[in-house]
Amino acid sequence: MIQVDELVKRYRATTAVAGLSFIARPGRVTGFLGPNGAGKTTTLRVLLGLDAPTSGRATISGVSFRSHRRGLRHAGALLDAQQAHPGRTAAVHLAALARSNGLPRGRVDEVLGETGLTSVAGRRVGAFSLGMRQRLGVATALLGDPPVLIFDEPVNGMDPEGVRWARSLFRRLAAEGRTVFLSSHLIGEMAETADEIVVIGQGRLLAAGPIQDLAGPSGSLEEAFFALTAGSVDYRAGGAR
Ligand SMILES: Nc1ncnc2c1ncn2[C@@H]1O[C@H](COP(=O)(O)OP(=O)(O)OP(=O)(O)O)[C@@H](O)[C@H]1O
Repeated sequence: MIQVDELVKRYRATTAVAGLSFIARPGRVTGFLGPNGAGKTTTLRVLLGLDAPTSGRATISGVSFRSHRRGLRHAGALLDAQQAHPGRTAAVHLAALARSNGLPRGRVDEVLGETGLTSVAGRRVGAFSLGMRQRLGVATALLGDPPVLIFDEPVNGMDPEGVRWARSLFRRLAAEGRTVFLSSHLIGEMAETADEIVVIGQGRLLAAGPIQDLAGPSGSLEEAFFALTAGSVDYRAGGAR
């Protein structure tokens, strides 16, 4: 379970997250939506202990990520597909992470197989396409077989086959009882994949609940998203507000 409670994060004059609370539950794919600058990445960074909150709490399975010793066994995340060192092969990258997290070496081959990267395991990450790097990021998140998985724009750069694969992977991970938390701008993709949606704007919660409830009678999540965020879009083309 992911729990965000009255979370505030300020960077000098900017309030990136302004008292945000929501829950993402086990067995569900929860989509995290919001316009540019809404505070999604900041929330994920605090959740993963990469930034400290100004106030409030963000916990994974009841504890802050930093205070958890089990690292990749506790939660897996794909935040930035460029994280792996370009000079390392995919297998070496994953093996190093497995070693430092006390995970069995056999997990490396398993996650390479799961993400379709077995045939390129010996290739340097620097030669990978964006879609392949995304798959490697997913492989990294899965390495510790964690109960909570967090993905930021996971299908960015993936081809249609990759998008379909990722969608079924997320659904299966949730069916196994894991908490799957997906941040993305791709509303259509969310409509296909998510059970629950959390929508934020200007660092605040705008709506949260089952996707059918949010989409309303029209069934269009996109329409619902535009209606919800109409007052909190910071960056709009053409200068109109
Ligand atoms: N390190 C930082 N220093 C100063 N301001 C920051 C920092 N990180 C984020 N911000 C600001 O906080 C606000 C929220 O940014 P954030 O990246 O969390 O939004 P987002 O919802 O992920 O946006 P996008 O959809 O464009 O990725 C923005 O106004 C951003 O400029």
